[in-house]
Order: sequence, then structure tokens, then C-alpha cells
Amino acid sequence: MSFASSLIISPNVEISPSIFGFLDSVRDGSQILDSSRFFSRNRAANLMNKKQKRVNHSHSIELKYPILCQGGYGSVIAASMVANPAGEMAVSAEERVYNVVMKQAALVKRQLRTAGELDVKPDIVLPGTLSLLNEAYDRCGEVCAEYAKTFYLGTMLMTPERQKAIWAIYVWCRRTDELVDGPNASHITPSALDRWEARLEDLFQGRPFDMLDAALADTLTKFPVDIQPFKDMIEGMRMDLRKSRYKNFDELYLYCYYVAGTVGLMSVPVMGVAPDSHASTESVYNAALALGIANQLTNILRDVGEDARRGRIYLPQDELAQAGLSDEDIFAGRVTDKWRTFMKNQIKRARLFFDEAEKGVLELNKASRWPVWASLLLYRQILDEIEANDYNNFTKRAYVSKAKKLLALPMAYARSLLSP
Ligand SMILES: CC(C)=CCC/C(C)=C/CC/C(C)=C/CC/C(C)=C/[C@@H]1[C@@H](COP(=O)(O)OP(=O)(O)O)[C@]1(C)CC/C=C(\C)CC/C=C(\C)CCC=C(C)C
Ligand SMILES: [Mn+2]
Repeated sequence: MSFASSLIISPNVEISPSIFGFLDSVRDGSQILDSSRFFSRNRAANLMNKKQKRVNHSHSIELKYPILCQGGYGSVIAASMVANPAGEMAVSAEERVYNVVMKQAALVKRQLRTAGELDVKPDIVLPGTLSLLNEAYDRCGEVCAEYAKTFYLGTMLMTPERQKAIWAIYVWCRRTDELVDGPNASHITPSALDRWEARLEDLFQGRPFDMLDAALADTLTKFPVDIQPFKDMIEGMRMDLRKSRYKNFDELYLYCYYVAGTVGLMSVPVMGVAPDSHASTESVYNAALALGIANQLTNILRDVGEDARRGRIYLPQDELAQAGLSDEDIFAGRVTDKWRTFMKNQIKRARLFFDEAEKGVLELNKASRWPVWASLLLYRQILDEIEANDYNNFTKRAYVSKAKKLLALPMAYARSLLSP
């Protein structure tokens, strides 16, 4: 991606007067994320395993995302409630995220009941706005094509309404990511993120700030997309500003949910569930969440060296220690047997999340499955490439060749024809 194109989509939140100048219209609405509902202890379930075992939830809840045990990863039971140093019981990231998933699923079900069928609502168009909106959506499509070509191609089978909506969501996510990853990242402060969130709230209330926001505001009138995953993605960016180490997988899981699991939750209401699917809405959302987590874990494993050069280590510190590794080993970038063993386990875990995601793709509307399969197959191949590089993710970038990318498209298409 070129620096220039990155600037074009860079959100115009006030980050530094010297760069963008002061923008009166971006209100300083430091909305505080309502996290109280996250911490409800009444709900817990197993996201990654259909058995969903529940035991006395005031003390311990069995969850089964793949965590490290002596012999590697597996379907290991982990307590979701852990005592913090003060001896208080804290709720695990998995449980917090599960609450969001349940809320999203409930929202879609409610809309299904009231609308009869989850489909596109009619446009209410003021004279002149339609062409502006079309322009806005076209621009979203261009940005998407420039940043994520294969995925963009995959959206070609979707209905025009769904396609445009996914592009608009993509652009909002990309702009949010640009805030902390783009050329102006060093100027981003928590209050700039607060302003970006205030702008999000405005957009959800039908007051978009610019053309690209207007496309998303229009999408919201057509699909039952909730604000929570969007707010949570911004929360992930806040997390990136304040921390560069993750104590354990629970912390890393929450980060992965914020920056990528949220994408799954935003996309499903647009992509739609197949009319002949018998899967529960919750299970489809769980799969969507799993794909986001799998993608982000893969992204992290691919970029270990690059992140370390920025002083960041997105790997569970306790698992590194168990493997006999320290931050210094990562900064030194030596591929040792200890590192290979550690990486094998991390890759195994990421693949478990991809496996979980696969179950849900079949349940999506047929026309929406292609881009999802394409993204799943392509991202999962990055793990194969890390193995092919003999786990040197310090100085070698695991990269899926153009030929393999092209091959993934017909493969994804063939899979999208399979019925649930
Ligand atoms: C069909 C489809 C894939 C739709 C998703 C479209 C969409 C809205 C994508 C937004 C992606 C985005 C810009 C996220 C911002 C945060 C971020 C950058 C996350 C990383 C993406 C990879 O990007 P990249 O390699 O460019 O990363 P760098 O910034 O360069 O480091 C992520 C790794 C996460 C992306 C997560 C997804 C694409 C989740 C996809 C899940 C679904 C679409 C749900 C599918 C449904 C079922 C039932 C499985
Ligand atoms: Mn990024």
C-alpha cells in the first residue's frame, strides 16, 4: 500500500494540529464504553466446543479455547473465572466476548421476528443523495480493492446491497486500523480515539462526518448491525496504545477479539445466514468470531520479528516462559529448537480456531461464502508458509505467492457450493 493512498483513507480525526488542523466538527464526546454488561457473571459457555459444559458459575466455569498444557494444546478445560492478585474473582476474556456474541445473535433474531425476513430495507432517498451515496460506496469499493484484492474479488458474487455494505464496513475497519498502524500512528492519543468513537456514535445516529462514514450510515439503515463490535474495535486500538505485552492467552484472546473477532460480528448481519441452515444464530456468530481470532493469531505469528522491532510482543508471556524463552530471545531473533517447539504449539492453536470457523461458513448465505472461504484459505496458508520457513518469522516474512492466491479463489468458490 502506498503512503499516499494510506493518507487518503486516514480518518480525519484531530490527531495533531500540525498534521490535520483542528476540526471543530469532531466533537469531544469521550464516550465511555459500557463495560458493565461484559462483566455479568450470569453467562458463560464454551465458545470452542459444542459440549458447552457449565458448572457452578459463581466459582468456576469450564471453557475450552485451546490453551497450553504440559504436552501442547488441545481441547483443554480452563477456568474462566480466575482470582486476581487481590483475591477477587475476575471474568475471563472468553466469557466477556461470549456475552457480546449472545447480544449480537439476539439482535439479529429480534430483527428477523419483526421484519419477517432479514433482508434489505427500502431506501428512503432525498433528491440528490442517491448519487452521492453511490459515489461513497464506489470509493469504499476502490479502497477495498486496493487493500484487499482477493477479498474484493470474492465479494463479486454477493448481491449489490450486501457487497456495498461489506465494503463500507471494511473501510471503517481499515481507517480505524490506520489510526494506530498508519503513517500518523505516532500522533494518535487516547483522546483522538475518543473522538473517533464520538464520530462513530454520530454515524450510528444518522449523522455521518464524511462520505465514507455516510456509506456506513446508509448500510446501518439496511442491515441489523450493532454498534458494540465497532466500539470494541476502537477499544482494541486503545489497548495497542497502552500495552505491548500479554501475560497469558486470556489477555491475548481479548485483544484478538477486539481487533479482529469484531470484524466477524460486524459482517454476519450483512452476509446473512442461509435460509436452509439449521444452525443456531449463536453458533454462526461463534464461527465468525473464531475466524477473526484465527486470522489475528496468524497475523501475529507472521509478524513476530516486525512487531519485536517496534518493541511489541503479542505472544503469551507465560507460555514463552514455559517454553524456556524470554523477551530477549525474541529481540535476538534466534530460531532455536525451543522456538520451533513454541511456534508449533502456537500454530496448532491458530489452526483449531480455523477449524471452528469452517463449521460456520457453510451456514452463511451461499453468495456470501466465497469471500469468507477465500479469506480463510489464504490466511490459513500463512501458517503453512511459517512452517516452510522453518519457523523463522523474525527475518523472513511468510508470504502466500500470487499463484497460490489465485488458486485459492476457485477452491474457495468450489467450497462455497457445498450445502450445510
Ligand atoms: C468476507 C469477509 C472476509 C469480510 C470481512 C470484511 C471486513 C470488514 C474486513 C475488515 C478487516 C480489517 C481492515 C480489520 C481491521 C483490523 C485488522 C487490520 C485486522 C487484521 C486483518 C488482516 O489484515 P492485514 O493482513 O491487512 O493486517 P495488517 O493491518 O496489514 O497487519 C485481520 C487479521 C483480521 C481480519 C478479520 C477478518 C477478515 C474476520 C473475518 C470473519 C468473517 C468475515 C466472518 C465470517 C463468518 C463465518 C460464519 C465464519
Ligand atoms: Mn494493521
